[in-house]
Amino acid sequence: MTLFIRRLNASAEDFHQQLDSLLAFEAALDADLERRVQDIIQAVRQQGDHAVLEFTRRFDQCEAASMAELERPKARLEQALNRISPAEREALTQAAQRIRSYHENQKQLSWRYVDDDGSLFGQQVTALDRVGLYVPGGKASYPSSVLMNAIPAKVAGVAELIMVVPTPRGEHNELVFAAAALAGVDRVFCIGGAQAIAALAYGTQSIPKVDKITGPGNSYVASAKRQVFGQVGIDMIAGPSEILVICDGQTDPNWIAMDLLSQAEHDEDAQAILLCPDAGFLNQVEDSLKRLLPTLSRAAIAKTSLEARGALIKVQDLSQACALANRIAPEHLELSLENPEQWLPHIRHAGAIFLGRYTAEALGDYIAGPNHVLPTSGTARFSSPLGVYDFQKRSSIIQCSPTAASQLGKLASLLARGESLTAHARSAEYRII
Ligand SMILES: NC(=O)c1ccc[n+]([C@@H]2O[C@H](COP(=O)([O-])OP(=O)(O)OC[C@H]3O[C@@H](n4cnc5c(N)ncnc54)[C@H](O)[C@@H]3O)[C@@H](O)[C@H]2O)c1
Ligand SMILES: N[C@H](CO)Cc1c[nH]c[nH+]1
Ligand SMILES: [Zn+2]
Repeated sequence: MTLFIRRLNASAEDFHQQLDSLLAFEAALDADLERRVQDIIQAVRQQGDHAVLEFTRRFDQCEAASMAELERPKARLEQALNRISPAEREALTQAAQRIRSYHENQKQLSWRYVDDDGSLFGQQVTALDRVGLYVPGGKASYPSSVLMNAIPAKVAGVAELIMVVPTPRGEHNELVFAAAALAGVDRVFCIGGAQAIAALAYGTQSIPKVDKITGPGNSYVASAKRQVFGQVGIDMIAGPSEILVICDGQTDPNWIAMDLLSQAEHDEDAQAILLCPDAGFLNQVEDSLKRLLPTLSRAAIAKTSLEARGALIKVQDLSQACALANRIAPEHLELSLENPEQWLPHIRHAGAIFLGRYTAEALGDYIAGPNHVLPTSGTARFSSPLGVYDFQKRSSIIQCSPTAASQLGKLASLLARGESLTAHARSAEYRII
């Protein structure tokens, strides 16, 4: 299998132009896809279950006469947990425990204080009522994404968890249902893509409307989440996977090549980039990639992804590598370096940062503890990993003492009159003693 992976030199004159074209994925996300997703959302909004069933037939080749056929009741999820092998159950259980422990640290607490004149101020934190969890399932199935979505929601105290997961051609993975049982998901519907996002956002005859949708997915899912935002909350844009490795050239080239391939194998739209100051090492990684690629079960997907969005980039030094990493703002960043801690302060934009030669990104995908639902397409500039905080919201608390009402009332009245809002001014003035 011949692999053509882009080689860039950061000191070349046209480097920034080449990098821009490599990163222009979002812009290139064809307007046509956006329009098709808009049509799907519109149809689901108007026709509810009927449209969801029709799109599930068309895009997932999955025939069902009613939504009831696509729902998996809790007893079925429990059955899956009992059916999987003891080793698989143990692995899922350990992953769930580690993810739960990590996320317990993220819980936001309510707080309040009383100031000198006896007024009380604070913030009350509450959990969302009902959330929709998107678990991808088009080209691969992701039991790990069930845990990553559901566990932080449970830690936050969300009352009802509705999960959607596509089952192309009606094929499912027992581990996905088992993970749903383990994590305490309430309802599971075997639907996916933009139609599932629209169903959760607007509700249908069978699928309850949720307050927020979280979870990763392909470009259709990412576009649908963007389009329903406002009708419901969303966590972030967690689209096709990305990995950026900064290596000093001292790690085993096979390790680095396989780390790049681990994300490339997710999706033809995935991104895998290596930055290194050592040109000889880049050659070694390229050789490893060519040798290892054909040995993968999803070699064709990984090849397309590496050729479209992959790059081996020769940088001048590690400082330049960090500057480029901040510009790319990748979902995953590996610092495969002798002293990664030294470089950490230089990194400002990345969904998750993996320190040292031994920290393969794949460990973070399954078992380390932090969430694997992470911002992609440069959105790590302003978004964070999925967390307990995504399932909580805050209300401000204000209780003025009579003294404060009088003192603050005078100032509020002045400011209100400055805005020509007389009802505001008089409401404040009523309370001036
Ligand atoms: N960023 C993250 O945190 C993260 C985590 C895990 C996975 N991922 C990514 O999630 C994605 C999973 O993608 P996937 O495809 O395997 O599953 P998916 O569930 O995201 O998408 C499958 C759905 O896409 C829809 N679809 C496919 N082709 C379509 C078409 N031509 N028109 C309309 N709809 C269409 C179908 O409805 C199908 O159900 C990958 O890109 C992977 O990299 C990201
Ligand atoms: N790397 C993905 C996030 O981009 C998560 C995942 C799940 N399973 C394997 N990988
Ligand atoms: Zn992965």
